[in-house]
Amino acid sequence: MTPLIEARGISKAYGALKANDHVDLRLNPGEVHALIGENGAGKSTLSKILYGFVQPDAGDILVGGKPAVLRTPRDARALGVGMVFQNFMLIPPMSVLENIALFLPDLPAVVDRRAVEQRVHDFAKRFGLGVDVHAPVRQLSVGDRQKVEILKLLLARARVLILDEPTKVLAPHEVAELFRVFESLKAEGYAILFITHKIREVLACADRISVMRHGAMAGSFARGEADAQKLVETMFGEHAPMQAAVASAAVAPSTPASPVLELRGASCRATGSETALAELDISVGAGEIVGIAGVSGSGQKELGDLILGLRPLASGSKWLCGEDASAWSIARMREAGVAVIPEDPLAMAAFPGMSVRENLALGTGRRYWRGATVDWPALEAAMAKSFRALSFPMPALDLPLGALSGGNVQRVVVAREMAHQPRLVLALYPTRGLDVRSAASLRELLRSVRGEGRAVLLVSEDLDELAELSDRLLVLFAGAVAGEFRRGAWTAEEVGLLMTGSKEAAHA
Ligand SMILES: Nc1ncnc2c1ncn2[C@@H]1O[C@H](COP(=O)(O)OP(=O)(O)OP(=O)(O)O)[C@@H](O)[C@H]1O
Repeated sequence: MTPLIEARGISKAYGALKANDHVDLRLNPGEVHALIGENGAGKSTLSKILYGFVQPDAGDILVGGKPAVLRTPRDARALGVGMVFQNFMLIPPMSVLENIALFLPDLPAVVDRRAVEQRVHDFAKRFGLGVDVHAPVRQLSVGDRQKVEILKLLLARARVLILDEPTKVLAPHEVAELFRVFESLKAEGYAILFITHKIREVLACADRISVMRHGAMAGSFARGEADAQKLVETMFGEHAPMQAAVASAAVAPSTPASPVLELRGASCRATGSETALAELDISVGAGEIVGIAGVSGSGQKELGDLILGLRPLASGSKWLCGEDASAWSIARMREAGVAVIPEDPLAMAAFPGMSVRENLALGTGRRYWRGATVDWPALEAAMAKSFRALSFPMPALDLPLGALSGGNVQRVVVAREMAHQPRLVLALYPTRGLDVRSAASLRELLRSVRGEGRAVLLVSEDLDELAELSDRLLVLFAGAVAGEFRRGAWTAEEVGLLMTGSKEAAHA
């Protein structure tokens, strides 16, 4: 079978670092091809090369069996290759239809809206990608935005769809929906390159699985030849400790002591597309992990902002270790020992243009200031210790943070935030973008934070992660607590219904 697209001997170096090292990859029609590998293995680099976004130093790309020169994404699109990036490329105030129309390769001077709309409807129906085409994109859920991105590519006549960690931001039911879209695309001969860190997803939907390691292709397997153990070993090496990638047994917590964080009837108003928070009563005790489940946009970000002091309370109060912290600024909250792993580190807690070292210093307050200068050796020593505790490799400190892979940026923020024995860890989707081993180390660390009598508020859409870690689970829906459960007293189905507002509030 002639592959729709093929990479032969692709190499790309950044200085001494070989991001891609003689990589081969074939994407056949009617195939979901998963691309996996640890953080920084070179997956995004390869996919950007296939999309003409990054130029390789050596190697060939063949499209439909013919050598192709992809100098820009426009060249790739003209040959039927499309890509959905981790950060969607949509224009929020414009409607779905306008976003799609703007991307059409043969965009005429005057767009026949009716004809475009008809085509969008046809594609949406064929592939299960229904969205309200007249809604402004900013009003859409993350899952619907992703559908728009896929529709854009299909209408632009892409036959190869590259999706860089598309499930990272999706709730479980949206992941299932995306896999159904994959099925219908496959049936019509499209090829999908699916980048992910979740082995379970790979085993659920891929026909072929290629594994990258240190920039090279470490193995490629048909689905029937692969299992979780084999994939993890190929990703991390023969002697990868499997238990690191697999949930370790949950430790029953001792009875939580005094509350570290308390929200009492906390409400806050919303503007624009934000979610208002309604009368939240949430407490997180010392030695306790409280999980917050919810589909994105249910108020998680607003809750994080409220706790951090980035958003004022409209009514109710907020307490930290028994002190009324309702009016505290973020600086004061952090000084008091609140660490945060934010939802979107690059937007909220890190600067891509600054070096890794400077980013590590951010948010550490005046801890490392000695007079008018920063004590860099002390800072570096503390951070190196934190990286070690997490078993994360320490990145080159002089690199601009923006040159790191997505997962490595997440590792930097996590290591920085965990470096100073926080009293409360506010962890918003903390393992998003982390490879299985890094995610397991982080979960282990959160458990040890609990074991040391500190507190964790864990916001996640990953029900397995929540089940593994949470001593209590709260479900957030439309800015209110829709249900509260003790460890082990909930099922995924029950929580799923509450998350989507399909069931009335429950308390166990
Ligand atoms: N523009 C750049 N400048 C310098 N180094 C870069 C650049 N782009 C990528 N790299 C490096 O290349 C390596 C591979 O990065 P890449 O983003 O391809 O990894 P990845 O497998 O997608 O990782 P992740 O799972 O963390 O997203 C990383 O070490 C990264 O720091």
